[in-house]
Amino acid sequence: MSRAVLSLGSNLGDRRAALRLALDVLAPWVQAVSPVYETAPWGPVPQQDYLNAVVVVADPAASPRDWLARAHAAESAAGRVRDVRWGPRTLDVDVVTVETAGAVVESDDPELTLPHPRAAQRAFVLVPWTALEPDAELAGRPLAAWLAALPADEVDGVRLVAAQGRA
Ligand SMILES: Nc1ncnc2c1ncn2[C@@H]1O[C@H](COP(=O)(O)OP(=O)(O)OP(=O)(O)O)[C@@H](O)[C@H]1O
Ligand SMILES: Nc1nc2c(c(=O)[nH]1)N=C(CO)CN2
Repeated sequence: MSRAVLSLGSNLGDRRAALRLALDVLAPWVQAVSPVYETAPWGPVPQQDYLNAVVVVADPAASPRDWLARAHAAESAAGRVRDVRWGPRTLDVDVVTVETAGAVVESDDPELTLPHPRAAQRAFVLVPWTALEPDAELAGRPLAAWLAALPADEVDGVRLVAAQGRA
C-alpha cells in the first residue's frame, strides 16, 4: 500500500473551485480531506492570501512518482502556468510525504524530494495536516513540535474558513 499526504493551495482566480477540482482529480485515491484554511502568503513574494487544505490519499499500487504525476495532473486541470517560484498560482499540489508498506519514503531527487523539504516550515501545511492526523510525524518529529517552533504570527495567519474539505 502506498499512502501520501498532499498539500493543496490556491491564491489566483476562483480559489474554492480550484480546490474542488483538485479533489475531483484525486477522488479515486482520497481517504481524508482536511478543513479549508485561509492563509497569509508564505515566502518572499508579496501576493494575495491562499486557501489551503491537506488530503490523505492511498493506492495499493502507486509509486512516489505516481503521486507527483497525479499532483501535476490536478494542477494542469486548474490551468496552472509555472512561472514565479513561490509566486501566485491557481493551484499548487505538493507531495508532503509518502509511505510505502508503512515505511516513510526518503528521497533527495530534485524532481521529487521526500519528505517535502519545506513542509516543516509551513504552517499552511502543518495546521491542516494536524487537523486530520494530530499524532503524525514529519522527518521524525511530531507535527506539534514543528508548529511550536514556528513564529506565532505564522500560525495565527492560518484561519479556518470551512470545516469540511469541500470549500
Ligand atoms: N515533494 C515534492 N512535491 C512537489 N514537487 C516537488 C517535490 N519535490 C520536488 N518537486 C519538484 O519541484 C518542482 C517545482 O514545484 P512547484 O512549482 O510546485 O514549486 P513551488 O510550489 O514554487 O515551491 P515549493 O517546492 O517550495 O512548494 C516540481 O516540478 C517538482 O518536480
Ligand atoms: N500561505 C501560503 N503561502 C504560499 C503557498 C501556499 O500554498 N500557501 N504556496 C506557495 C507556492 O510555493 C508560496 N506561498
